[in-house]
Amino acid sequence: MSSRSNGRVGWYINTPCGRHDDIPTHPLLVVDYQLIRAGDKDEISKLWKAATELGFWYLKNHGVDREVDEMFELGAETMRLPLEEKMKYEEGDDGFSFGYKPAGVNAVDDKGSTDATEFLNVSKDDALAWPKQAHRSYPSTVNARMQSTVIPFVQKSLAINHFFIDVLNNQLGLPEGALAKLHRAEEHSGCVARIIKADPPLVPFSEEKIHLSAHTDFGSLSFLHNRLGGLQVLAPGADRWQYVKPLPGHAICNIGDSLNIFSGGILRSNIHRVIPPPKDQAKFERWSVIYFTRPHNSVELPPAGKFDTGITEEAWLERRVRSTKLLYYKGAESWIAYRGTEDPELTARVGM
Ligand SMILES: O=C(O)CCC(=O)C(=O)O
Ligand SMILES: [Fe+2]
Repeated sequence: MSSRSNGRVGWYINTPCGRHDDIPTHPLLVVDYQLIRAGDKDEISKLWKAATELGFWYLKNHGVDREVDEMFELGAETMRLPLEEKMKYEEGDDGFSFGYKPAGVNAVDDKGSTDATEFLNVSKDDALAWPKQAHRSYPSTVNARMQSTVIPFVQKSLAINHFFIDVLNNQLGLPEGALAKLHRAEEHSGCVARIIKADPPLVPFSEEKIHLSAHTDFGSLSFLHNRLGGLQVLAPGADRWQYVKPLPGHAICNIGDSLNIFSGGILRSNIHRVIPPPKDQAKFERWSVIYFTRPHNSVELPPAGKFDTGITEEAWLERRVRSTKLLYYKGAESWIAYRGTEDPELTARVGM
């Protein structure tokens, strides 16, 4: 780990955004997973409000804390490997998002500036097929923890996201199990467990330095764990980015484009980005652990209003992953046009 590391991956630094009154922070509703499981009507209303208005909420009592901590440890063990070793497992440029992604291969703005984040992506299909391989192999650090860490993390995250999908299905008034049929765990999909590492900026903090450019998530539901600030949302009606403050013991959940499309735009897939952590946190490495639930590969996305879809989930995901790569960068206009986000209104709003 670098000398700038705080020595503990996934450790909450005791200088959260809230201590600085000048840091614009966006509050999220707090949803209690145990109350949702128990069918508590008020809690389900709160989830509905969060899912339709901002598309982001905090989740407490999710019961995945141990596995999340271990995923952070797995991230540290893997990212410490020599670059040459990690590159043997590179995800490549074809829109395939399983394996290792080095820093510097994504274009983060219309000028073609490059990103500074490393990803380790473990496919849900590979985790569930283990010790067989569904798609690809992984670094030895991942294999060593597949059984003890990755599989339990994937299974628990998957169960939580699927439970939410069923609750939202019922709130939408869809036939029982309609959304679940599009997210079958036994089918191959782009569902993935991701660990993200971003080094501290070498230059003094600047809002211009982007870790992850403005985007909406591609899939249906994201279950995110981070320990430092840096995640920002552009809330509906807001004219500036606001931080989402990490809260100990709380995950951050958000809706992605696929659920937005399947719900005819009722469930909100909100634009967000990641910049270096604010103030005193800026000198530390920033780590995140995420589980992304996506529709399975053969699902066809409906052409919905302004959305240019009508293709399979697999093809759509490939196109969107490819659109983030510097390799395909062909100037500002094409970057904006192919940025991926399908909603032109959002694209115009953030000047992507
Ligand atoms: O690292 C974070 O806090 C958010 C990451 C994110 O938005 C993503 O990977 O889609
Ligand atoms: Fe995201």
